[in-house]
Amino acid sequence: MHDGSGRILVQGLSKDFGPVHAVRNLDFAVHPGTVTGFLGPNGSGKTTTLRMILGLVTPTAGTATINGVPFERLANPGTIVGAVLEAQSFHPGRTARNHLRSYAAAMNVPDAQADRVLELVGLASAAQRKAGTFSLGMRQRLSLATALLGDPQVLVLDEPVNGLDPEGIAWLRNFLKAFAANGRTVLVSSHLLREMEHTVDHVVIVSRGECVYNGHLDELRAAQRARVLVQAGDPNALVAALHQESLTVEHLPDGRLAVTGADAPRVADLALQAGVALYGMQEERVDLEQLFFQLTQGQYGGAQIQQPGQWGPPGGAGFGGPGGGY
Ligand SMILES: Nc1ncnc2c1ncn2[C@@H]1O[C@H](COP(=O)(O)OP(=O)(O)OP(=O)(O)O)[C@@H](O)[C@H]1O
Repeated sequence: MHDGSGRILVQGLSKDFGPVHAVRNLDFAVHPGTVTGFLGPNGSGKTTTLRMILGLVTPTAGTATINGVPFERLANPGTIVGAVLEAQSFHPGRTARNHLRSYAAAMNVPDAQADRVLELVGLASAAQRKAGTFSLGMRQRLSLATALLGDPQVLVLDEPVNGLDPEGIAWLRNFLKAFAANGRTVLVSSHLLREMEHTVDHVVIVSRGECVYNGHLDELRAAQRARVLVQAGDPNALVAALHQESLTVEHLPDGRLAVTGADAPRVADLALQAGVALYGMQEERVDLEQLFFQLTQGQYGGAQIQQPGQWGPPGGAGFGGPGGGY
């Protein structure tokens, strides 16, 4: 009997394919009311993990549960979990409505539900069109409609924005946020943090099958300390004034100073008090995509982004362990 919590729990989950360690000792939880992004480069183990959560791949070790039980022990799973995996295929000659009705019949869901989900995903006007004539974006929506047929509590989506145009991505973002705001659970994978940045609250980042970050996106942003870059008339005098306030200052090759621990107005006030003229000032924006590449650079091998000092050692707060784990 499941606990009805809507929670996905992954504990010590690993999968080997012969010599390939596709997923290594993953631990994370996905809670109702949130959209959790499962992020990592291609080949980092995202699909394998989702397939283990959905009972389609047997783990080498560890467990994945939904509502406290493995997927295969859920009675009538389609009413609890809706899933969209990659490469969904449809009978090209079948209309969208008939495709959904055939799934509805298999799930013991009333036919009327087919029209309801078509409406939900914005395909009502295409109900009578054959799936074979659909664009990639429309096929993605039809896949989502199929996953929604059982009015599930939990949605699991593998790379749903692949092939979507900006309008489709924006639509999906709003849909997923509204779904989660209803107290439901969303786990969505992507190899691009940028595409998910405004959709997800919580992120689990994997690289080479291992967890490299598990936490709130806001905390990830905050972990990268912002810097104020200033061009001063008398850099040495400004450094002395900033040091008096225990601020960290770095000399940049272009002659500017990089100040950590204060925002731009405070640096400007301190410069004014010290009688130092400022010729330029800029607050460095946190570039999440860069952060993502840093975290997963073990996998990219050659990713050339090095910003020593901006990160704590691997294994620090919020991080999954050495090397930095969808
Ligand atoms: N059935 C399989 N047999 C052998 N190796 C596999 C199998 N499925 C996945 N792998 C390997 O496991 C690793 C993880 O693959 P997986 O598809 O889970 O990653 P992914 O992060 O989803 O990547 P992508 O975004 O490219 O699909 C890869 O090295 C892949 O080649």
